[in-house]
Amino acid sequence: MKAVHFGAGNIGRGFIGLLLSQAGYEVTFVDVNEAFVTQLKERGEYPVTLASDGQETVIVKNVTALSSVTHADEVAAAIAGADLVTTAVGVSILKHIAGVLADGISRRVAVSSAPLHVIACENAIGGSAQLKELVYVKLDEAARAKAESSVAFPNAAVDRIVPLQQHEDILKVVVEPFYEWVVDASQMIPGYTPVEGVHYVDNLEPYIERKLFTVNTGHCSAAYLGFLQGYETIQQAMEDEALTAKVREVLEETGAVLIQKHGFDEAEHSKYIDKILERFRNPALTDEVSRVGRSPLRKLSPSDRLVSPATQAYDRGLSYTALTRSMAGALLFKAGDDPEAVELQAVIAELGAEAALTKYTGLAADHPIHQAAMEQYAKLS
Ligand SMILES: NC(=O)c1ccc[n+]([C@@H]2O[C@H](COP(=O)([O-])OP(=O)(O)OC[C@H]3O[C@@H](n4cnc5c(N)ncnc54)[C@H](O)[C@@H]3O)[C@@H](O)[C@H]2O)c1
Ligand SMILES: O=P(O)(O)OC[C@@H](O)[C@@H](O)[C@H](O)[C@H](O)CO
Repeated sequence: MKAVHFGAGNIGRGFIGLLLSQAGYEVTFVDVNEAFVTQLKERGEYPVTLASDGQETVIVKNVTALSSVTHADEVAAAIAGADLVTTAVGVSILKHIAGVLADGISRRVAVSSAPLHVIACENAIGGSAQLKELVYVKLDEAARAKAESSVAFPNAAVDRIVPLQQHEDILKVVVEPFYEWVVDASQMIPGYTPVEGVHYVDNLEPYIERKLFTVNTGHCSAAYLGFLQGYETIQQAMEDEALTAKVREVLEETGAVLIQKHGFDEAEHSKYIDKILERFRNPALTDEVSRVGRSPLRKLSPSDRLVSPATQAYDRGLSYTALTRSMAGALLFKAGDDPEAVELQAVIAELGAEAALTKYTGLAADHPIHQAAMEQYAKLS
């Protein structure tokens, strides 16, 4: 079985590539980073170390790589012959891989009706659906018609904390032991062969919302509040009890929405929150605030981890104050090496925080969530 995986970065090597290789796939990574591509191609393997007491290292075998910059034709050929395509490039990069993916799908459907699944493993609601849209506009009518029956884009939720890596071996990756990969089975082609280690569910929404609005909402809250306190890592921030209490408050707000909306058991969800906070604290990891807070514009967007649960809380008459504190934290995330943070600060300097918040969240200035976020902004500033 053959898989093509876009993005040989942290989660790509540390989770998706590892799991697919262990499930028996030959994995071809596709990346723009020539150093990753050269090394993966030359060595055909790389090490993954679990950040736990034993520090167990697994060697991921049966891998190779192609550059999407210099070998686009070979990438399309690999897609044409693959059983599975996965991505972990960042949701804003999906538009850059859509062209070569469309080329590969066109070549494939011209000669074969064998099923192909394309799964975006990004932190977003409907990541694969977004990718499908980007790809479909590049297919001609005939290819699109054939793709409708043999190519599926099931949405997914992926969870494993993989920090930035700095090792002598550039392929080495240290990951937390926990992982979860949930795929929407209702969007798979019937008769599909399950990938060992993937959890297939008929309704993804509760899973993706629980993950994004707990792990990622809590994570960015720790990052933004931690940044304001001068902490460099999530682990340092989570040692601060007052800060952790604020992160928990946020998760209680998102939890109330999730419990009401999806019927989660309250006690079970409370344990889930405890476990997430414990994962953030993992002393065997060093996870930088700059990574976890990265791309504040994406994180402030309407369907992402802050605004979506806040609007859902508002619609249900539930509390959203702690969430607005995290939004205000995002407005104050002045990370000079993050292009989105730089853009956000420039827009705030030009138009003011109130207008910037409206521009990126879509919330009108007189919306109660917007007003609450501005109050928090004034306090945090
Ligand atoms: N790191 C985590 O803990 C984690 C966990 C779950 C989900 N995610 C999600 O996975 C995605 C990737 O995150 P990451 O932390 O691995 O980031 P990363 O920066 O480590 O990896 C992204 C990789 O994509 C490559 N890339 C960029 N443009 C490309 C292109 N046009 N074609 C092919 N490759 C390209 C980059 O060179 C890089 O190697 C994001 O959507 C993130 O939200 C990350
Ligand atoms: O990748 P982002 O920028 O969407 O979010 C940063 C972290 O919260 C994220 O990468 C987590 O580590 C991951 O989602 C855990 O599963």
